[in-house]
Amino acid sequence: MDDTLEDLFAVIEDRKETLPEDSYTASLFTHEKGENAVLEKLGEETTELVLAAKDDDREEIAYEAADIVYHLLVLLSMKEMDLADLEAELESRR
Ligand SMILES: N=c1c2ncn([C@@H]3O[C@H](COP(=O)(O)OP(=O)(O)OP(=O)(O)O)[C@@H](O)[C@H]3O)c2ncn1[C@@H]1O[C@H](COP(=O)(O)O)[C@@H](O)[C@H]1O
Repeated sequence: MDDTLEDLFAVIEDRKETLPEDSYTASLFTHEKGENAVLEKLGEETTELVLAAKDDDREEIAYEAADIVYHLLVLLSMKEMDLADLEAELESRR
């Protein structure tokens, strides 16, 4: 799981750097309202996760959780943060 998150974050950082035209991630970094789009997605997906949990729909829970994690990592990158910031906060709570 660690590797998966690190690999995904590395791809996001690469898209931010290279801005390929066909990349959804790159579009979030280049669009004027990209940050708003990410925040809206996080809100929507959280609601969808809550509904999936209420329905005990494990497949949908995993799907929405993955959407949330992806957009969360994009947000961290937009704020010039990375996984180490998240890990440091989690570690401080142990
Ligand atoms: N993990 C993701 C990922 N999760 C979601 N999305 C995109 O986020 C957008 C919004 O997701 P939603 O599920 O909310 O959209 P939706 O299909 O309309 O669903 P609903 O809102 O209707 O439920 C869609 O265009 C998805 O394709 C993602 N786009 C990219 N990635 C990762 O980022 C990598 C780079 O992708 P590109 O930047 O597109 O090259 C990919 O290889 C993936 O690993």
